[in-house]
Parts: sequence; C-alpha cells; structure tokens
Amino acid sequence: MTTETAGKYLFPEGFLWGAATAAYQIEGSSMADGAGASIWDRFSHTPGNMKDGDTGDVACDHYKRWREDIQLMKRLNLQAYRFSVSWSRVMPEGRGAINPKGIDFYDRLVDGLLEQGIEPLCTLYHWDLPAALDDRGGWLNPDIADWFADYGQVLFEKFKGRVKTWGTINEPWVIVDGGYLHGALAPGHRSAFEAMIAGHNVLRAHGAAVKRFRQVGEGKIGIVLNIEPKYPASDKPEDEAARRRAEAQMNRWFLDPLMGRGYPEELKDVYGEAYREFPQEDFDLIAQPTDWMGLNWYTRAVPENAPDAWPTRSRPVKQVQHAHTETGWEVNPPALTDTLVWLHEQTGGKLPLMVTENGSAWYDPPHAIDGRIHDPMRVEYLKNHLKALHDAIGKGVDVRGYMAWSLLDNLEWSLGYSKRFGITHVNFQTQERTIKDSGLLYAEVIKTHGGVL
Ligand SMILES: CO[C@H](O)c1c[n+]2c([nH]1)[C@H](O)[C@@H](O)[C@H](O)[C@H]2CO
Repeated sequence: MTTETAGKYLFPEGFLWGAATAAYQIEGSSMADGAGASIWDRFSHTPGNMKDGDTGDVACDHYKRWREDIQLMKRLNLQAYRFSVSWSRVMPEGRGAINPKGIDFYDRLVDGLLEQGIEPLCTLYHWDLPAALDDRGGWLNPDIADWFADYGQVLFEKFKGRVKTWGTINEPWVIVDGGYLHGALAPGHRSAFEAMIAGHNVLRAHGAAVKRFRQVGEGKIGIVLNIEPKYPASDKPEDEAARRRAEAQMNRWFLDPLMGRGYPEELKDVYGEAYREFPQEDFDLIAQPTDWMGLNWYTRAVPENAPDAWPTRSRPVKQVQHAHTETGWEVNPPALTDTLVWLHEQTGGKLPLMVTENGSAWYDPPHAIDGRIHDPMRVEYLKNHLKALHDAIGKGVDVRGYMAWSLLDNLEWSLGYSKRFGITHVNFQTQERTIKDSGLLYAEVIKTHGGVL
C-alpha cells in the first residue's frame, strides 16, 4: 500500500475471502480406510506420466493433518475454504456402498471448519474419478450422469445445513482437454471423438446433480469454469479467426451450453468429423439454472493462426514483454478484469461470480530459512490480481469472493511437486508448513478488507 492508494482497494462488505485445494492434490492416504482407487491413483502410478515419478500417495498428508491445517487457515484469517471430496473415498466403487470412514473424514473436516468460523465450500468433483467407474467407461458412459447425481445426493444429504455452497464440477475443459483430447491428465486418452462425448457427459452430470440438489439439497449450487481470455496476435483476419476457434474450444465449449446457447458454432470447425450433435433434452438438463458460477483464472493467451496446431489451428504467441510464472503463464492482471467483465456479460449479469482459483507458481526454496519463505513474485502477483478484481467490481461485476490457489503447496498433477502454488510452504520431507510472505500479506488483506493493498 502506498499513501495515495490507502483505502482505494476496499472490498464490499461481506466479500468472502478464502483459499482452495483439491482432494488428490493434498490429502494423501488415497487408498486408506476403505477408500477405492481413483483414476489419479492409476495414472500417477503409471511410469512416465508424472514428473519425477511423483504420486498423491502422501501429498500434504492432509488426511491426517487436517486439524493442523484448519489452525493454519485461522492464522491466515480465512473466512472460507474451498475443498473437494474424493468420490472414491466416499463411494469406493463410485456407486452403491458408502465407505463410513471415508465420509467421516469429511464430516470431521466440515465440523472442524464450522467450529472455527470458516465457511466450507465443497466441490463434488475435482478430477479424481473412481477407477471402478472408469472401468465402466467413466465420462464416456452416459450413465455417469446418474452415478454423479447419486454421489452428489449422498453429500447433499450428509452435509445439509452445514455446507451451504456447492460446486458440482471443477473445470470441465481441463477434465476433457487434458484427460480425453491430449492425454496429459488422467485417464490419459487422446481422441477428439471421445472428447466430444466426455465433455457432453460432464455437462449432463452437472445438470443431473443440480436437479438432484433441488430435490434433496439446501443452499446454493454452481459450476467452476476455467476461462483464459484470448487476445488476437494481430489484426489480420486469420489471427482473429484463430482467436475465435481458441476461445470456442476453451472458454465457450462449456459456458455456452450452460447458458442455454448450445455448443459454439466454431466447435464444428475445430473438431470436424469428431463433432457431434446431441438431443435437445440433454441441453435442457445441462442449462438447469444455478445459483453462482466459479471462475478459475491464472493468465491470458494471445493466439495466432497456426494451421498445423491440433485441434484449434491456433498457437499462443509468447508475450516476452511480460513476466511469466514457473508454469510459463504470462502475468497480466488487467486480463482478469477483462475476463470478469466478459463473464458477467456472458452470464447476463444475473449470476453471482466467485474467483474460485487464482494464484501463481514461482521458485520457492525446499525449506524455510530463518522461519520465513520470502516469495516476492507471488506477493506481487497476489496484490496486482486483487487490484484487478477490485477494478472489475468497480465496473459492476457481481463478484462475491476470492479463493487463493492454493492454501498449501501441493501435487500439481502430472507436474508433481515441482511447481509450488501455495501461500503456505510445505516441506515435503518433513510435512512442515510455513506461511509464506504471500500468505502473511493475504492474512492482512483479509483483516483490512483489502485496505492494505
Ligand atoms: C489451466 O489453468 C486452470 O485454470 C487451472 C489451474 N489450476 C487448476 N486449473 C486446477 O483447478 C488446480 O487443481 C491446479 O492445481 C491449478 C494450478 O495449475
């Protein structure tokens, strides 16, 4: 904060400040106490899939250290905590029998959060499909919509009155683009034909869960999308066309059907013969009204026309004039403002939004030095993106909260533990947690409602 900005970035009363994680990335003990395997247990134990051969077998050991981590959240002044449930911990086969020890873990976690005045925001699905369902086709099997709604019902009923904000699915695009199109993520398939089918079933499952929530649940439900705004590399028509294809394949593929608009026209051009039509009744199910929408936001892209680039025939041009994080993502806070304004418009300005993930990976030392972890780049990223978020609110965007990604350094999927996103450092040899300078700043931001920015 400087004297001239003192108080300029105060956030609205009731704005919800939190941090986010996901089950497979932090819990460890993924097969303990009756849990079933997920596709990430299989994928991470398949040689060649994971950097340094890392797995989620231990991760942040959160399954055992959850009490300690709730105390950490208190020290960070968190008002909310966004976490996901491991479907196969709760239902080892994905359907039918419930694992009592599995659901008890989440029962204790939710009660522990509430006891500390921290609001639980629960994501039903953050990529870790039960392996037993993958054996039955997983997201390629249309029955998964009912399997997912049944799973959701178990949680809606168990946590009725305690969990009031639900997210159905984290990032349909990453599930499908990573898991079925490019194969970089579990279950590691590479087929545009499968991607279209899986994507459609992910959306149908979301709709079925929302419908079931309206029957048995209580509170608010929504979905979480990753949106990466696309800016054309030049004013050449072919670059604008490439931008539109990239935007359709990442940002509109799932948003448009959720908004009742069906798939974007450009998807036919992107997927060609792999594109397929689906019955209207599916789209009616998918476009079930929801109560809120989550935005996961990290960066933007500047695509140019690239006829050889599959499947969008576009390729991002590196913006060397800007800083880039350890994951190679350009740092561009104003693009967050643009995205929030765009999403506000795309959702008709009627759907409350929440930034459900935002953060950055930088090199941090493997252990604390003098009890501190200095992470100046993450401090700057956090400050500037909160200012950009504040700017969007100033432009009339209805944003209700911000969940920093992530509470803890954790398993960055196939990149293993090589990329650290946490506002809290984890020494993976000792499991010692150390709040980073970025976490100390965030605690002050929360305490001052942004006044410290
Ligand atoms: C492609 O960027 C996405 O918005 C995105 C970034 N991230 C995500 N989605 C996932 O939701 C998290 O599990 C990742 O750990 C996190 C950091 O990579």
